[in-house]
Amino acid sequence: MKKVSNIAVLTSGGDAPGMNAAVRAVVRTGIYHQLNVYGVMYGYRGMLKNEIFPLESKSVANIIQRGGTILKTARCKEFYEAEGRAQAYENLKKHNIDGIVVIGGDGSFNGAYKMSKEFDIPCIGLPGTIDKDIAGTDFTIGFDTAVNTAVDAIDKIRDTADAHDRLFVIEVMGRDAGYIALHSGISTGAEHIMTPEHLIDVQDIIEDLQTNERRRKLVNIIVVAEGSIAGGAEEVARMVKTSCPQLDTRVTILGHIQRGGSPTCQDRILASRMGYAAVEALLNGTSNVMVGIVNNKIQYTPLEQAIKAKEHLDPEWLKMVKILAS
Ligand SMILES: Nc1ncnc2c1ncn2[C@@H]1O[C@H](COP(=O)(O)OP(=O)(O)O)[C@@H](O)[C@H]1O
Ligand SMILES: O=P(O)(O)OC[C@H]1O[C@](O)(COP(=O)(O)O)[C@@H](O)[C@@H]1O
Ligand SMILES: [Mg+2]
Repeated sequence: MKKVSNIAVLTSGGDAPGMNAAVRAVVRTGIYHQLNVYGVMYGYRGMLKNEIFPLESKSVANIIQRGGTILKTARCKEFYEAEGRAQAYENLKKHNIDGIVVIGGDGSFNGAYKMSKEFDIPCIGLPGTIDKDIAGTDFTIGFDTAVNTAVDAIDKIRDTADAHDRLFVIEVMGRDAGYIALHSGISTGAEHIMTPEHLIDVQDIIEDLQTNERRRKLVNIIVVAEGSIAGGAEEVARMVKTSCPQLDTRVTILGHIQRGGSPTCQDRILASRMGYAAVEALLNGTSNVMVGIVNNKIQYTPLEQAIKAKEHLDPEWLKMVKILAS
């Protein structure tokens, strides 16, 4: 087993609240074990451009409560190509880096997996995405904060919807994943939830709205994930308006507000535990795994598996939505 001495940490892909808490945990745990810890700016783009800097304990002071990421993040086309990854590896060698912690989503893990195979450098992935669309973990860093931001916003919208007897179609984030829609929808009592995983026919919703009208349900909230099969909120609202012109319908797109803000306690703890476990894994000679939390215990999943497997929404939850909102 090769002993690691110099590790690098980076954040990649879409940012997520709690990434800073994870960076802090990696840096402080690394320093505790007498490792040199480097920060790579702007994800893989910074690796390619050699934007790699030593971090000290005080570099990560006062960040556990901050959204965004002090290391910045980016998406990097060149890293999809073997030449790009080779250039990035050359830069890592300049700093004698012998272990990497990548905080990001499935795309970032894909890049990490390829690099570790090509250059035999241990990589540990931490699931940092508001989408919660990664297998091998019950939660991802940022999901809890994002979903609570959505809940807070939808509650506010319901107040005004109630005052005017309106129907609101509210779009939440999730290009390929419906977890934010499902969790925020259930916890705000949404009448309908539309996700990328399940086809819900807008005609069925329209029928339901017409029935609701008969029994005088005056306020209706439809939560739509941006990648829902039937289309985004604008598209769904257009169809509803055409069939139900009598309903006073409005659209709200929550957008990037869901990616910012101070992480919740749950995200800070999750990120701290995962960052700590990532360094422990590198020290134990474990490589190319993702750190997950399953039943409140740290669990390591091979990166390859974490990338391939997809989390599936439980259809029972959707059935429950209908019953609880009826
Ligand atoms: N298949 C891949 N091969 C190599 N690198 C990849 C691959 N997929 C993604 N990446 C790298 O990871 C970055 C972040 O991926 P992306 O899918 O945008 O975000 P996320 O990690 O949040 O899912 C990409 O910009 C690219 O540099
Ligand atoms: O940063 P962009 O390009 O606006 O990305 C928006 C996408 O990023 C997310 O917020 C998070 O996705 P990733 O974690 O995979 O990057 C999605 O919900 C959303 O579709
Ligand atoms: Mg992704």
